[in-house]
Amino acid sequence: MTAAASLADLAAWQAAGWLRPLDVALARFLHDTAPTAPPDLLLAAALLSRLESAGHSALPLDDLPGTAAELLDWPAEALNALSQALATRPLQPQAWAGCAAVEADPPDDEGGTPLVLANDRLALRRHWRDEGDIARQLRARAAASLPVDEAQATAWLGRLFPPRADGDVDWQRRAGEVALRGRFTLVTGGPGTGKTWTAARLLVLLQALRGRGGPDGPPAPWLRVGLAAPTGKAAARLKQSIQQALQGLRPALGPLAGEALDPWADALPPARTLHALLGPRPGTRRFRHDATNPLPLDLLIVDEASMVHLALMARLLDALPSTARLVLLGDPDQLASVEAGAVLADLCAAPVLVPRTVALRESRRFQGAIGALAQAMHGGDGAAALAALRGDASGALALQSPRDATAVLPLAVQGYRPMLQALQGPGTPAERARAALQAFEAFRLLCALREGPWGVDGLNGAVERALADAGLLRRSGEWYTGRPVMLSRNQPALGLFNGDIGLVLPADDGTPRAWFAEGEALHAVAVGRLEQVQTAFAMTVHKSQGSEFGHVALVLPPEDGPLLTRELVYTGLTRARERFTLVAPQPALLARAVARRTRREGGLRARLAP
Ligand SMILES: Nc1ncnc2c1ncn2[C@@H]1O[C@H](COP(=O)(O)OP(=O)(O)OP(=O)(O)O)[C@@H](O)[C@H]1O
Repeated sequence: MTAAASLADLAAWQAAGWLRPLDVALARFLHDTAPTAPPDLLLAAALLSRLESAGHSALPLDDLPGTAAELLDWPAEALNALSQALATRPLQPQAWAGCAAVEADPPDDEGGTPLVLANDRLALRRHWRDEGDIARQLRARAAASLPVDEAQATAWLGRLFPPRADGDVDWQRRAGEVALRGRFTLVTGGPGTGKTWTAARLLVLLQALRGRGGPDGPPAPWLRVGLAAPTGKAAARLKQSIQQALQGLRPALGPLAGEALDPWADALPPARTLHALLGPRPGTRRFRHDATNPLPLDLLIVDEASMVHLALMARLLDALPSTARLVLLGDPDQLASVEAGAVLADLCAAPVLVPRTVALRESRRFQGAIGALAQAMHGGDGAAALAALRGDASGALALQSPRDATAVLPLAVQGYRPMLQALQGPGTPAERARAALQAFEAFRLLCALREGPWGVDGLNGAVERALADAGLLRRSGEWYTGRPVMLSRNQPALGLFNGDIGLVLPADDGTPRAWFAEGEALHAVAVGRLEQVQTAFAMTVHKSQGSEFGHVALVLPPEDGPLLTRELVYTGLTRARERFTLVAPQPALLARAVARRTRREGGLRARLAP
């Protein structure tokens, strides 16, 4: 079999829609630049590229096409074609040595081949490098053991984390102890388990124990603190929760602090997206802050760490001074990042980070029906999840099993009515936009899929029509009043990032603007300046990460598929504060989804192994 035959197969698979043009282009590029690249390697490279688009950072070589069946949403026909191709061209990685396209077990992260072969996996060099960087940085941080004034530490820990009435281990206090003694702390837990409550106390603790400018000198300057999250929404929520927690602490701190912490708490910086923090350089993958221009920080708290992908984590660790403390907060049971990597889940599985990890398990927000459903999903118990949905008497949970996706439209009309009415209400455009943005948080339609009548694309169109039919909006062109728009790329010059959501409403002069909330602040952006947006009446569960809504309606498709996972339904459910409606034409699919764990292939776990 020849390289030409492999390329012909790949071209046919692209034509069938099983591969993207980019996947085939990688194989062609390898063939052009390394003509000795064997045919089976070309095949593997195209598959690796395809897997990369689904979030994996490596292709396991030992069980193809079994892996493809599990990891790719491929029809049986595609899997058959792959089996046949592999029958004539079995993967023989041992024969790839010497080919200029791939390097096996590179001694370090240098080297120029586009592909790397290690631990029976094929990876893109850049992912391999990022994984190596992350592992190296975290090992160094985890090994650091910082001196602590024990008497002061005990006093402050006691103040910030009073003993529990039930005498159980206080894991939140434990997080304080870990953060004090080292440069890396990972606090994990589901929604409402008190991660940000804990983070606020870590802030105070570290400020209070920041030391002195000499043995008898004055207190050292306040720590330079950074607060960040992967999305603007999550960053705004982090700042708000930290401020709330600090407010709650003030009465206890005032008389005890010796020196006032209040001015420092008042001067906390705004929470930023990780991109904004690092300072993007347009047109490159690089950032203004890196190892040569580190972030001017002593302490960085990053929330929603499950959404941080490999490359971003690598750049973040690179840009953080080695002397700074890093605190990551996140829920490893939520969906992994859209881009390649499952960094948080990998960190949670790394023995070397166990001493630096604290898992919070007690949900303080979800105690009712939503909490019970979350618990059933988390435990993988599909029958209990369905029973919780069907048997709920509190009104917090509902199950709809319609045959037709249009059955969700009445729910959407009801859910979005207050937002659209707020836009048409009295007041200045800014006042109306503010009220509407707030009302928009009360309900959201979340989908498992992007395409089709049960997906975001189909439902956005259908909801628009239903709202127009109900007299709630007039679809006059692209930028009609009331259109919710979500950015699908970063626009740092506007202070807006991928995933940010705004509402369209004309300004005083009648020109349409998209209004975005950033904490208390409101931005009105001329719609012509928005580069890539999509309507957001319905959004994918992936895009909803880091947000919360009063009532969530989660729409599952009628057919099963590898995308329907426990992480997906759990993430969708836990976006709901008060009510959750599952719209599932086949309710049994919920049980299937709950039983299916997301599998992300990558090399970070191996790089973090002892
Ligand atoms: N030890 C505690 N004592 C009293 N209240 C607490 C404690 N820990 C957390 N809380 C309260 O529980 C609620 C949830 O806490 P928090 O917002 O910190 O959770 P979270 O894990 O950050 O949630 P999410 O991931 O959804 O942001 C808050 O109202 C917080 O004030």
